[in-house]
Amino acid sequence: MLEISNLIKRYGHDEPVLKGLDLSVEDNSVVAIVGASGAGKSTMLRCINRLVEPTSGSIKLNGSEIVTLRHRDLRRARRKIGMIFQGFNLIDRLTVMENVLSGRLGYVSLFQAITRRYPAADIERAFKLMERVGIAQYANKRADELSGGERQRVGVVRALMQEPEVLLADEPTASLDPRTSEQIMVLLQSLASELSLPVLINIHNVAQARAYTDRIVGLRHGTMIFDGTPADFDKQALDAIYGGIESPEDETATPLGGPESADREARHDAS
Ligand SMILES: Nc1ncnc2c1ncn2[C@@H]1O[C@H](COP(=O)(O)OP(=O)(O)OP(=O)(O)O)[C@@H](O)[C@H]1O
Repeated sequence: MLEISNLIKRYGHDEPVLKGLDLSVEDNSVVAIVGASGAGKSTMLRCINRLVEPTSGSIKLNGSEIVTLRHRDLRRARRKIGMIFQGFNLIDRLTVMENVLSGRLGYVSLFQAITRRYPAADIERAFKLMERVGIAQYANKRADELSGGERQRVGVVRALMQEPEVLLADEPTASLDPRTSEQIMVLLQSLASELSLPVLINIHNVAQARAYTDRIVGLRHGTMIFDGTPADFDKQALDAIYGGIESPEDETATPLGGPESADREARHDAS
């Protein structure tokens, strides 16, 4: 379980960009974080893995405080936090397997990492996970030979190799076509329940947030102004979050309450 309490982040002497956020996410739960550009979504996610230093507040992962950790303890905590990126963040010239195994870097010695002598158990786990997400056949291909959707699956498996206790995804579908995006969202949803993980997804595409997550959190100017189920996420919530700003809902042309048939189809095809 992830528990964020009174999280404040101020860059320099500017106004805080996170103004006292409180958010608890249970294992198995997939939460979409939505909000206009600049609302603080990425900052929030980056505070959780301490890529950004919180100004104050508490972030607990399964009861352990993250905000006060330093040095070795911070490195240990970070390996429990899997991160999935919009641009995949793969090393192109390495194979899929090598990219996947880099998820173990927090666990193996420097010597093992440099000489790529990963334990047999890691390689076995890598194959199992690659099979699970449908990329095992690409294990020896260079990462840059894969399509966007396949690359994002590599990113997902790399994160899972960390044996994470939480998954954070920062716009994981923004570089993908709509169909592939749906498949990645379905995958994240399935993995949350299979592995009993809390999953937080920053996402601009409101229709996908509504279709593929259990809960939507809406930020506006660093304050949480909506926290509810997709069914509760109505036009009023949308207007409050994007108020006057053109919302990504318009891009999808999906009526509120309506993406279920596409959802069913994608679930059927993607898992
Ligand atoms: N390193 C930084 N230094 C100073 N200000 C920053 C820094 N990173 C982000 N900000 C500011 O913090 C605010 C929130 O940014 P953040 O990237 O968290 O928003 P976001 O909701 O993720 O936006 P987007 O959807 O465009 O990615 C913005 O006003 C941004 O300019």
